[in-house]
Amino acid sequence: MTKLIEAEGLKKSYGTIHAVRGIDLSVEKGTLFAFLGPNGAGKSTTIEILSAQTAPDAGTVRIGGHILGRDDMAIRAEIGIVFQDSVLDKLLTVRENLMLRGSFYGMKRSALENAAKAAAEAADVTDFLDRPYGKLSGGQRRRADIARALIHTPPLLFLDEPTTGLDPQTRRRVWETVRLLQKERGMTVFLTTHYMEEAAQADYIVIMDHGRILAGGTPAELKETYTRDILRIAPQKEEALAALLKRCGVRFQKTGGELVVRLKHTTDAIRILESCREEIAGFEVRRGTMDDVFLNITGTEVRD
Ligand SMILES: Nc1ncnc2c1ncn2[C@@H]1O[C@H](COP(=O)(O)OP(=O)(O)OP(=O)(O)O)[C@@H](O)[C@H]1O
Repeated sequence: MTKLIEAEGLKKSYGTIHAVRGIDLSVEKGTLFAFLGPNGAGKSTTIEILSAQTAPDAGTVRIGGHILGRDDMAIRAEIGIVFQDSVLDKLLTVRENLMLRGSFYGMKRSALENAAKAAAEAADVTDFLDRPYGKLSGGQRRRADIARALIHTPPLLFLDEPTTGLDPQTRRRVWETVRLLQKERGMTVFLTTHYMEEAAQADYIVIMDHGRILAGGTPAELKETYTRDILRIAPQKEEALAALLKRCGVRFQKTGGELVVRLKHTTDAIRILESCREEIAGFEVRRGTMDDVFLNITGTEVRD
């Protein structure tokens, strides 16, 4: 696979605040890349650097063969950005906002109209193209924000918390739009999110905190490394089951009337359950989740 983003040794400080403390990362072309971390971890600062909005104090970035600091105009032409806070004009319609944005790229009238139509279709905003942005719902606004970022058909899209603050149904709709862009249009999507069920669908995840990268991998790799599956057994008689497990050398904890075993491998559950079959009233095996991964790596719960 080809790497679209390659960054090495990035650093950025604001006075005494070391927002980014020397990070390396690379993003494969056409993938969905999730960038996670608690509030203040340095994610937005990294995106600002990668998208040529803020100059790093140190480090190098290559985006599609262009070098940051030398080819910034070319880099900006290759990327679309959706910021945490919208930058669209509330009084203008979605179409007018798109046309205005397109004019910054030097498009002529007919090219502008075609680009606005294509961006509107890609971001699923055609139904309300001629309504003022200020009159749209939260989810419609987010999709209009995405349409704006797509006006110059960039191959790379940065999304800084695209679904934060939206209700679950609207969140799903925005998320479907993002997935469609990546899967069917082959865009590379670089996103930050606080929703672990979204991150779990990414091709690759990087977790950062305090300006440093703490872990990276596919969702499956991260779960394998940073979580344990859990076997919860409801006993017939607690003491008898506890004695049996001890005799078999299985370590467990007692919680809420159940015996809980942390598994090294999911399939270890079979052997354990077989060995104490007659003492079991019920059981459940819970796979490690992305929430567990995040908690184990950063030591904090995911926060909105
Ligand atoms: N322009 C700035 N001036 C001063 N400090 C800044 C500036 N931008 C970011 N910071 C600080 O740098 C650190 C990293 O912030 P950043 O916004 O990159 O984190 P983040 O991971 O995106 O957080 P969030 O999830 O809350 O958006 C924070 O301590 C923040 O206060």
